[in-house]
Amino acid sequence: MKLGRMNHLGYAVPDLDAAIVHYRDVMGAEVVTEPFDMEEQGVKVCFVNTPGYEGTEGTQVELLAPLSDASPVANFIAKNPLGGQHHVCFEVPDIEAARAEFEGMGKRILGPTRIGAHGTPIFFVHPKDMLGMLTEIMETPKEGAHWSN
Ligand SMILES: CC[C@@H](C(=O)O)C(=O)SCCNC(=O)CCNC(=O)[C@H](O)C(C)(C)COP(=O)(O)OP(=O)(O)OC[C@H]1O[C@@H](n2cnc3c(N)ncnc32)[C@H](O)[C@@H]1OP(=O)(O)O
Ligand SMILES: [Co+2]
Repeated sequence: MKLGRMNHLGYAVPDLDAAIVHYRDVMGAEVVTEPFDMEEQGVKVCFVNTPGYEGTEGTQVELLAPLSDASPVANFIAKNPLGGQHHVCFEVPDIEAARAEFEGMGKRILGPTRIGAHGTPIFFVHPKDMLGMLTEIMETPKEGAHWSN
């Protein structure tokens, strides 16, 4: 498996604006996108980066709020009303090769490969097959991120 760096942590929240204020004003994060809707994924999204220090890199956090009760994060928020860690996203060099490898290991892939918020293909692996962690696999952007807003 060619599995690369962690791209982002997905953090489901009930109130996106309040979460942005928290990350910006309490955690010192940089808000790197305006909040935007990804209708086809059922979520409203905002990316924030922790700042890093003394030459270290910060970390990207994807704040996610449900757009409707049919959203894939709606049940999660119902069970975790304060919000919480929803998924982790790792990069790979070749999304189709990665998908074939996960399928070959008998891991349940959730839905089709689709274009994610960074403009590259993604798929999700079921948390019950990943030690309880919903896992997003994302092809590395070729030239930085292409935000979907
Ligand atoms: C912004 C775009 C994109 C990007 O580019 O970054 C995104 O990140 S979109 C993020 C949102 N999209 C998704 O999450 C798509 C994949 N998710 C799903 O298909 C579903 O959410 C799910 C994982 C199948 C869960 O569906 P749900 O209807 O909520 O099922 P259950 O509530 O019945 O859960 C079954 C079982 O799994 C446990 N569970 C559910 N979600 C998680 C989670 N996030 N992390 C860990 N475990 C989770 C849940 O507790 C149930 O367990 P049991 O109670 O033991 O049965
Ligand atoms: Co994500």
